[in-house]
Amino acid sequence: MGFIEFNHVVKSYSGDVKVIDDITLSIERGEFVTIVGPSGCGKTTLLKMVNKLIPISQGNIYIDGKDVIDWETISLRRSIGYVIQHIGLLPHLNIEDNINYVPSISKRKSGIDKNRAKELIELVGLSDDYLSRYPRQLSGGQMQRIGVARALTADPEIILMDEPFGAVDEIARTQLQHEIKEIHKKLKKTILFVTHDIQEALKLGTKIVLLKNGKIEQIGTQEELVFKPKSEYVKAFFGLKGFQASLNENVMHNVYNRILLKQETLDGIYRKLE
Ligand SMILES: Nc1ncnc2c1ncn2[C@@H]1O[C@H](COP(=O)(O)OP(=O)(O)OP(=O)(O)O)[C@@H](O)[C@H]1O
Repeated sequence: MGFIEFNHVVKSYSGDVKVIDDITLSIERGEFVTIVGPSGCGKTTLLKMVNKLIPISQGNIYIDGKDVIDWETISLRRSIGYVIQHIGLLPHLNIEDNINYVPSISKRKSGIDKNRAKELIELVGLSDDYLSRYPRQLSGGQMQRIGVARALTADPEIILMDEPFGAVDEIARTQLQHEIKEIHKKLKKTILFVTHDIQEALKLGTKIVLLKNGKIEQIGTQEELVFKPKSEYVKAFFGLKGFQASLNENVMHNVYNRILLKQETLDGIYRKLE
């Protein structure tokens, strides 16, 4: 059994419509799983069932062998980091207190390591001068960094991220992607990361899950999804962007770097790969 295991998971909000339709998925400890797919395919729903923000209609999700149903909700949420697009820092608390907020409400105030916030803020690429600032004094990208730091405070094994970099500009987004990749390498957390950005999904995921209408259309590595698409849908979904992301990541040999990417070329490449 994987560290996080989805077993025939179904979610219906109302009536017979299955927003998540029989998903079975096994995630190993330390994997960085990106969940990608068109708007409304069920990405957020899938993620929120892991920390019980949304109840499961049928099936089970196991974390470390234990059904989430059997986890006490609050302790489950405290043991899973959660980062969303607008992270909602508390405006009246400075950054240090925002980072320490969860341990402080867990009545472990005395147990808060003074150096922890400093360590975390540096880990997310900011200097400790920011600890005494207030949220209004930070840019969008900096706030998202604090969101990541806050999610790491309690040293959770799992981090759920829902479009965490969706609202920041392109440059900050690229930097944040780099930071999170480094953090994953260093801390070896298990990360589930929802995005609708194809390049982000391919760049970050050690495993990528493509969802379509609540079902897994294909799951695999960057190379598998881009170069061995299982359906026309997968091909069309990743398309040129998929190739570009792969080239940027130097997954392919240099020869591909010399290919001028046009749709005709892409079709030719698929034919050669078949
Ligand atoms: N609370 C709810 N009640 C009823 N339907 C809902 C609810 N939340 C989501 N849905 C529906 O479930 C489907 C999946 O939504 P979800 O937010 O999981 O998709 P998503 O892939 O994350 O979309 P996006 O990329 O647009 O954020 C959508 O059709 C949505 O309208």
